[in-house]
Amino acid sequence: MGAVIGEGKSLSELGLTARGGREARVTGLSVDSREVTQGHLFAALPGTKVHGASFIPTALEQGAAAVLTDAEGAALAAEALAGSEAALVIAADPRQALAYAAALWFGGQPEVTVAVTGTNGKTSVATFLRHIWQDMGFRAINLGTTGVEGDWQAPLKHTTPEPITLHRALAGAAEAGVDHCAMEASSHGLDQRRLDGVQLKAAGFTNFTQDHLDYHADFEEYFAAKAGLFARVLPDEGVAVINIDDARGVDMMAIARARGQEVISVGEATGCDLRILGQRFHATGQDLRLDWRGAVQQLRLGLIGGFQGQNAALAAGLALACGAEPEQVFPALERLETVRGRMQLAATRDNGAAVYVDFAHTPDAVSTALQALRPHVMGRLIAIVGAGGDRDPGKRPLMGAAATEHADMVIVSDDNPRSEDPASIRAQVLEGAPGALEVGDRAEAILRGVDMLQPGDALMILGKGHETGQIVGDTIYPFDDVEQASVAVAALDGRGL
Ligand SMILES: CC(=O)N[C@H]1[C@@H](OP(=O)(O)OP(=O)(O)OC[C@H]2O[C@@H](n3ccc(=O)[nH]c3=O)[C@H](O)[C@@H]2O)O[C@H](CO)[C@@H](O)[C@@H]1O[C@H](C)C(=O)N[C@@H](C)C(=O)N[C@H](CCC(=O)O)C(=O)O
Ligand SMILES: Nc1ncnc2c1ncn2[C@@H]1O[C@H](COP(=O)(O)OP(=O)(O)OP(=O)(O)O)[C@@H](O)[C@H]1O
Ligand SMILES: N[C@H](CCC[C@H](N)C(=O)O)C(=O)O
Ligand SMILES: [Mg+2]
Repeated sequence: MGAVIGEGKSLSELGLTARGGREARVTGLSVDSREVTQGHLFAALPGTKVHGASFIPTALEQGAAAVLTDAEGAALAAEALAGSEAALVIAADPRQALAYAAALWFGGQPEVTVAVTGTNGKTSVATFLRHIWQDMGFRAINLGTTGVEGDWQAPLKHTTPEPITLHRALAGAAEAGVDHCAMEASSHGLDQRRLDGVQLKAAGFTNFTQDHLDYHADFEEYFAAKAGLFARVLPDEGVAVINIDDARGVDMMAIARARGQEVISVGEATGCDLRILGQRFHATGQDLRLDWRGAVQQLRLGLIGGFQGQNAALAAGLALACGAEPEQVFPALERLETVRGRMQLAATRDNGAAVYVDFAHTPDAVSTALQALRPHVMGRLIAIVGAGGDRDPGKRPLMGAAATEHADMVIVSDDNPRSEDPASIRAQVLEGAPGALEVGDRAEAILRGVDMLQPGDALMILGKGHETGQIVGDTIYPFDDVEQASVAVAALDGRGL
C-alpha cells in the first residue's frame, strides 16, 4: 500500500518538482496545518475563507519538510519560507497537484473504479452498482455520503473526501482485496479536484437541478463543476454513462463525445443504448422493462418509485460499461434492496398507514420522492419537510413549494439548522408552503404526522434519510427519522418497542 511512515517518499516520487530542483523526502501529507508532523508535505491551498498559506509558518514550526502551494501562497508566506530549509513546490493548481501526489503516496486503488455525479441519486446509483458487482461475485465497495460500504468499510465525513482521506480509503480497500469501487463525485469534490488522482474506467451522470448555490456562483458554474468529471477526470478511453432524460444530459453527452469517450445513453428516449421501455408499479416495487441495444429485458424490482428504477438502470449501464455481461447484470437488479434512508418503509400503523423516510434535500428531490410515493397511497399523503442551515438558502422556499404541490398536508420542521436560527430557516421554507403546519421540534413533528394517519394514508419524512444526528450549532444530537417513526407508531398504537 502506501509508503512506510518514517521511510517516506521523495518529492519526485510524488510527481512534484520543488523550486531550484530541491529534492526532499516527506513522511506524510497534510492539508491542514494542525495535522502536520515532522517531515510532512503541507499543502497550503487557497481556501474559501482563508489562504492555507497563512498557516505555512505554523506548519514549518511543526517540522514540515516541504510545502505545496500556488504563487499567491508562496508570496504570502515568502518570509517564513525564506528562513526555512523546507522545499517549496509551486503549482498553478495545487489542489490537483495534491490529488495526484496523494494517489502516488498511497499507491493503490480498486482496479475497476467508477464515479457518479449529479444533483440527486449519486449514493443510490453507487450503492446499487456495488450490489450488482457483489452479486456477480466481485469484492466491491461504494464510497460517498454513507461512508465506505460493502466488502470494506470506513466512516467518511464527506461525500467526496479530500484526496488524502480518499486515497487512504481506496488504497485500504484495494489492499483488503476489493477490486471494484463505485464512488460519488460531489460538485465540491470536483471543483476542488479532490478525485483528480483517481483512475476511472467509467463515469455516470444522474441529473442536474438546484442545490449548492451557496458555494457555486450560479447554475452554470455548478454545471461546469459536475461536467469536470467527463471533461477532465474520466480519461479519453473511459466510458460515460449518461441519463439523457435529464435536460442537461445532452450537454453532458456532448462533453464526453468531445473527449472521444464511449457514451452509453440511458433513458426513455428513442435510440437510448439502455432504454427504459416501461415501469409498472405495484405495492412493494415495480416491473421494469428495458431494452439493451436491441435485447428486451423485463424484471421485477423491489424498489418503490420511478426514479429508483432510473437509478437502477444507470447502475446497470455502469456495470455494462465496465465489461459485465447483460446476463449477469439484469438478473442482479431483481435482488437490489432499498438504500438506507431512500424511500425506506420505516413503520406501519395498526390501521395499515405507512411511514416512509427519504433523503430528499433539494426541491427536485422533494417533488420526485412525493410523486413516487403517490401511486402507492389511496388516502392522504402527509409530508414533513425542512431545510439545512449553512446550505443554499435559495432552495428553501422551493422545497416548501414542492412539498405543498405534491402532498395533501405539509409539516415544516427542523433539519440540521447548524449555525443558523432554526425559526428563520422554517420561515423561509414556509414562504413556499403557506398553509403548512409549523412544528420545529422534529420528534414532535413526526409524532404529530403519525397521529394524523388514517387508514390508506402515508407519511413521508423528508431530508435526513440515513442520518443519525440533528446538528444544532456545533452539537450533533442523536436523531434518527426511522427510529423516531417507530417510536411514534409504538406510542400511538400502544405497542411496546
Ligand atoms: C466549502 C468547502 O468545500 N470547503 C473545503 C475547503 O476548505 P476551505 O477552502 O473552505 O478552507 P478554509 O477554511 O478557507 O481554509 C483554507 C485552507 O487552510 C487550511 N487550514 C485551515 C485552518 C488551519 O488552522 N490550518 C489549515 O491548514 C484548510 O485545511 C484549507 O485547506 O477545502 C478543505 C480541504 O480540502 C475541505 O476540508 C473543506 O471542506 C469542508 C470541511 C466542507 O464542509 N465541505 C462540504 C461543504 C463539502 O465538501 N460537501 C460536499 C458535497 C456534499 C453533498 O453531496 O451535497 C462533499 O463532498 O461532502
Ligand atoms: N434519479 C433521481 N431523480 C430525482 N431525485 C432523486 C433521484 N435519485 C434520488 N433522488 C432523491 O434524492 C434523494 C437523495 O438520493 P441520494 O442520496 O442517492 O442522492 P445523492 O446525489 O447521493 O445526494 P447527496 O448530494 O447528498 O450526496 C433521494 O432520497 C430522493 O429523494
Ligand atoms: N450532502 C448534503 C446533505 C444534506 C442533508 C440535509 N439533511 C441537510 O442537512 O441539509 C449537504 O451537506 O448539503
Ligand atoms: Mg450522496
